[in-house]
Amino acid sequence: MSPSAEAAQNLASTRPDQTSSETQTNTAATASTASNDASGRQPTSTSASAAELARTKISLLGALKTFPDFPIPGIQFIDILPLFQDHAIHTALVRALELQVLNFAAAAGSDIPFQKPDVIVGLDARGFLFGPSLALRLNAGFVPVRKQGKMPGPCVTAAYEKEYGTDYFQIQEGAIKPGQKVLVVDDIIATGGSAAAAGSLVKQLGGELMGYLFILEIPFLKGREKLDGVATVTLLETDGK
Ligand SMILES: O=P(O)(O)OC[C@H]1O[C@H](OP(=O)(O)OP(=O)(O)O)[C@H](O)[C@@H]1O
Ligand SMILES: Nc1ncnc2[nH]cnc12
Repeated sequence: MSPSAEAAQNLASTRPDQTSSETQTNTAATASTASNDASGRQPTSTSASAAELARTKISLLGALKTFPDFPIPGIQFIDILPLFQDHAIHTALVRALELQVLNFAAAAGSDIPFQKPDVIVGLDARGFLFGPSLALRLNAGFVPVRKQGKMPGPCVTAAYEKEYGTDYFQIQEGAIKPGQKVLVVDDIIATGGSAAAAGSLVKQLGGELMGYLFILEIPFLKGREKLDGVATVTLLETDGK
């Protein structure tokens, strides 16, 4: 087995007898002990998890593919679909995202205490590839934000600009209950237009937007600047040029 496949498998491995809530408790405990001990060293389990996560990130980055001039000339398109083609990489990806949520405050550079989301909102279409898996692991609901005209019943709508065009997002009225804590997830943050529109829809329904989680960020496009300082965590980064 290649070192990268091994790293992916290490992070992916959860004891077969370990329940989802046990995983959460254990990981939340690890997250809450993420600070250094009295001697200034990180606890061994935390540094081991950090090393595991670092190895997994290398595997995930290695699996991404880049296509120049897609879907229009001048765009370097980063294809995340290979992350789902290999079982070990896919499993490691979902586990790494779960860890990012359980350690969300620290990962976002904030000292607010851990909050479990009530609802994961995934964005059309690539946020649907992992949003529901993540929601199951976190005992949360899943709600889609879709491109205009795809869902029945009353919807609220937001227009937005993205790296290669203008679009409209919708969410079904009543899909989020007022006061529910919501985490918005998507594969990529580029200019941030899609994510900001989704966040505005969550707020229009009365949801409490607790943060954004992305697999990959293209930092030079400065998408975070559109997110109004809401806590934002990305697993991977690329220059995307
Ligand atoms: O930060 P932004 O500039 O808004 O770009 C990011 C968005 O663009 C892509 O989706 P796209 O609209 O291409 O739709 P798809 O997932 O249906 O391909 C990507 O999956 C994000 O949702
Ligand atoms: N450069 C890019 N690659 C893949 N998906 C994107 N969504 C917006 N910009 C993108």
